[in-house]
Amino acid sequence: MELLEIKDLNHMFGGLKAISSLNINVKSKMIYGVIGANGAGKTTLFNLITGIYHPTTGQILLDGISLVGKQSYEISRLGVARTFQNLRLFNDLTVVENIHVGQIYRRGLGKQKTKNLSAKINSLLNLFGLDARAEDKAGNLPYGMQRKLEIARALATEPKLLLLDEPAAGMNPHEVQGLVGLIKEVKRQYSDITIILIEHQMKLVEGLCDYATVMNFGQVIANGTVQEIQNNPVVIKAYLGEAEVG
Ligand SMILES: Nc1ncnc2c1ncn2[C@@H]1O[C@H](COP(=O)(O)OP(=O)(O)OP(=O)(O)O)[C@@H](O)[C@H]1O
Repeated sequence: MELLEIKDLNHMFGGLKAISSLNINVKSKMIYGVIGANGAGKTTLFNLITGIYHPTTGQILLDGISLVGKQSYEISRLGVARTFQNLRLFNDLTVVENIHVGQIYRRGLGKQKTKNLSAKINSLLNLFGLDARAEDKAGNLPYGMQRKLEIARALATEPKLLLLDEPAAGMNPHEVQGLVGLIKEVKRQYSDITIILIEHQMKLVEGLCDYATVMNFGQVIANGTVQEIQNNPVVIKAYLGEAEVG
């Protein structure tokens, strides 16, 4: 069953067509990759799904419900969470407080069963290896931990759909390997969740994604399994380059 259906989506920034006649279907419980060169329109796509921008034309359906025209907080409460390419943590709040903000964002203030929520915070701290830093300010964490905290905060909103915008950006190969294992563990523990990840690093896409879409200049140029994409001549020409495919 499709969780997310994007139909004939277009988005203009003035005279620039950032998203052009885009169609994507994401089945429930998949890990889905969106790849493409700088400026291909990947982050704009996430911004359209999450209501930061409203598309010029086209449809975005989550479980059959239209997201177009809705505000970001409404889309969050329908079950969409995201991380950002450039981290957007609350640096002066602690790790626990950052995760708690995610919970509040989903439920609203005053509707919380505190006991239940702190059990969930503890399980997220444990999953992301952040226990020992729980009371540290987010801004004082090493970069790799800050990236993990962003994912933990997004999960705290209890999403059906988690959008990860270049989760491995700025990480060294060892950290990327760790992140692959972590995302697999997230998927194991939250088996109903669907993940879309934007990524430049084929290693990460290879290690994680069931299916992927390649974008170029706002358009889809290929869909398929990672192997199909790596062997697709159009993709090789437009984006990957022979060195990366080999
Ligand atoms: N707010 C904006 N105003 C005007 N143009 C924008 C805006 N946001 C993005 N663009 C343009 O839209 C196009 C798509 O940008 P986008 O950031 O979505 O690409 P991307 O695939 O995410 O690239 P990157 O990998 O570099 O993040 C680019 O040409 C970019 O310059």
